[in-house]
Amino acid sequence: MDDDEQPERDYTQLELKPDHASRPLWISPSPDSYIITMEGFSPIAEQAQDFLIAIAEPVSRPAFIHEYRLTPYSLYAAVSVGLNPSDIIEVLNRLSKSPVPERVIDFIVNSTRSFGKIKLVLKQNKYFVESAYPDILRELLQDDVIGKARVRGGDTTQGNRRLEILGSTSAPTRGDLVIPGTESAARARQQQQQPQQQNGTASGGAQPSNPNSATNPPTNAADAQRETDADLFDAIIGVDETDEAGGDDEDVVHSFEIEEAAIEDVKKRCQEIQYPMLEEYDFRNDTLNPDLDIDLRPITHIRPYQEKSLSKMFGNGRARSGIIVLPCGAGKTLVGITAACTIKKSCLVLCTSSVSVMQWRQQFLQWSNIQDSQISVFTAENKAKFAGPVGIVVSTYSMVANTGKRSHSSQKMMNFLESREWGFVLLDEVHVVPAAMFRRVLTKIKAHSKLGLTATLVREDEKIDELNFLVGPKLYEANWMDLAAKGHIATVQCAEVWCPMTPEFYREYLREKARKRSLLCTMNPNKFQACQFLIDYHEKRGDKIIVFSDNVHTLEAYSKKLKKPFIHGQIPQQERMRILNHFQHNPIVNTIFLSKVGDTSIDLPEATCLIQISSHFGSRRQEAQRLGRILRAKRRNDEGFNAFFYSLVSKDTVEMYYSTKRQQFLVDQGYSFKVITELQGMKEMPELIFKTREEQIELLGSVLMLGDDAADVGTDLMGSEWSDDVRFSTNNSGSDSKMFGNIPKAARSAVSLNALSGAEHMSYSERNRSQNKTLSKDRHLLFRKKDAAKARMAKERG
Ligand SMILES: Nc1ncnc2c1ncn2[C@@H]1O[C@H](COP(=O)(O)OP(=O)(O)OP(=O)(O)O)[C@@H](O)[C@H]1O
Repeated sequence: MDDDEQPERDYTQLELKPDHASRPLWISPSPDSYIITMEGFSPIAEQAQDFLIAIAEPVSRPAFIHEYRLTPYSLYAAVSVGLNPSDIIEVLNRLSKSPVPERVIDFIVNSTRSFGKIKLVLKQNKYFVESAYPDILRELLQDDVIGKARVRGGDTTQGNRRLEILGSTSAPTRGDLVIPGTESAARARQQQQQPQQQNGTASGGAQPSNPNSATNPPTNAADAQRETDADLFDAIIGVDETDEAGGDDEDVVHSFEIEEAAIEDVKKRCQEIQYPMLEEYDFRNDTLNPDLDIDLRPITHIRPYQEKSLSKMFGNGRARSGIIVLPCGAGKTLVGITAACTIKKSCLVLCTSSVSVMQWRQQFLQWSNIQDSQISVFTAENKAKFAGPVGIVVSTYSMVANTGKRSHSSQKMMNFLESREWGFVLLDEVHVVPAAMFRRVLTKIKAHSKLGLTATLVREDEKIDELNFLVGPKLYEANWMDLAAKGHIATVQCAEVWCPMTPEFYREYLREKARKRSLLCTMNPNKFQACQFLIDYHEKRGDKIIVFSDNVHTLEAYSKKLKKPFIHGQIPQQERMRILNHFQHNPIVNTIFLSKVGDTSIDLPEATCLIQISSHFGSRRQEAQRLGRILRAKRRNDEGFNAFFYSLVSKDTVEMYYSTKRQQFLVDQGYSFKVITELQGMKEMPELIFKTREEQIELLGSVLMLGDDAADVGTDLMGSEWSDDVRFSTNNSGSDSKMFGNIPKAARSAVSLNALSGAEHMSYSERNRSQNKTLSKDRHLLFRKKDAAKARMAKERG
């Protein structure tokens, strides 16, 4: 939710339609806001949500009230997936409780006026800007950036070719496109077998299957009502599509060629002057690039949301470039593989690490009938080409984007990648790749279509917009809560456990600099104890637990003290596999400690509980990716099953600020973080570690003796050598209260551990800050001596 918009929201003056109660949308009346609020409890919420996802950016989607925002980008994406402005306005009006304000209509019309009119097309290794509107091409050529990029003599005009304007049903073969692995594919097979019995779906095989369609007869009045609503909704878009198909008479397309090196500048410029270019690939009519014999295995069935996301990509019979956003663990890999099986041309898959490269290759072999020799990998260790004229290469962004000197074999492989046209480029974890690296990749590789996959389209450096012209618009974004409710991902209970600092640790915390401060927070004896208690509690419940720590020193200290295995960047691959194997199959190994090497690319469906003891500043993406490790829990469909995600936070420290910031993305997806202020029974736990003051002081001594580099968190990346998230200043000259002033509001409620599983409720009280300050006065003798020694040394150094 946007704080800036809050005060202006006065809906009392809205002129409501007589039947407003049955309509789910509120359109903000404030003059410069394009916020739409949806009642998640409406009987037609599902359809309304599908529509809103197509036209607007989701801002926040908790259980009952969802918030979306119309932006030029979201409208660009809407136009790209085939909606036209009048459809958008009409459906919006139909779903809204009050008439759509004129300013919103103007915004939609103005933002989309020039959308969908020009395309970037790759033909025989040359790039063309194509349009059915010669005036627009003339206008573009008058632009400095675009005009300069034109290749003289490359202009063409093609007659008798029907240009598929967005929203039209003019693609002659549209109805033929069937995405493999879908219900539609099965239906198409059935229709072939019984042509006279079936009518088929109105909008072709690539359209999402409607759960309320005629194939599922309604069982009661509520279902019948829902079906009527759904039909009504479908009818609006359907009618308009037919209308437009009749009126679409653009038969001639004109184009001019542009230099390959200037593509990005041209795309960016077109975006700036409100003519965003569509990138579509008419792969079935591409006779120049050979077909790849690839299909999904007959046992592979893609899930409804996977089908829906793909229908946005292939909705008009061509492959549109863009981004699909699905929650962690929801099966993005299979979406990518299905897209490759639909396009059936040479395919390049780019991932963030060599571990992911091997996983992608293995998944291709598992889900599709691709031959082993047709899929090769390009990593530091392997540089093989596929056999034959067409195939798949899986590599990393850094291998392809590398600008340094290459080995002979690597250069040979690069020449191979650069010399050919790729039908399809799959971009995994698309949000983490720095724009500069993307640029290098996309200028080297000539691709007809691109699909970016991600779970978290957020970056702390706000560079997400660049993906719009580098890859394409967001085509689909799934709702995490919906997928959890349907059992595709696990339901998770999230909690923040507040661990008070011991007085000695807090005193040092107040005196030390930022780096040491973070170590004091993570090594806080009360956090150690909370971690021990939670591991014990969950192991007894039969859970498998992953403890995450970004800080490697902390990771080792905890795991050694608690006698559990650990994995970080320095642990050899073989040892890692051995530990992961034990975790999966050995009933004695129920807890492992993982550094950030486990944030992504580790598929452990056995894990049901996560405990986070230290994290990388305020990264919302990392928090979501970590949660993703348990969303794929095998046991997610067991009755009443919950996975657990705990963040251990040292109370009254900077960790609380970062924790709130990290949670924001998940809160916007509808997760609520409960606050546990006391773990009942912890202090009475037998063999509780760091129980005595002496033990705690000894621990403190060892932390203070550590060098500042022990506090580093950024050096443990394996394979992915960048970190996109901005580090928020931890400068300790600013007080914590200054930082707390900026905390985004997250949904928090206080509970005990039992209450988290629905048992009871507990309130909490916060210790006030002035009380904390008094603690700093009375320092332990040991540290007074250490301070005196430090001061002496500083004086000597002058
Ligand atoms: N249609 C399907 N049928 C059966 N299993 C599926 C299907 N889709 C996905 N899965 C399984 O779900 C799990 C998660 O899939 P995958 O690893 O592709 O998720 P992801 O979205 O890439 O996650 P992350 O973002 O965390 O990397 C895998 O074990 C995969 O085999």
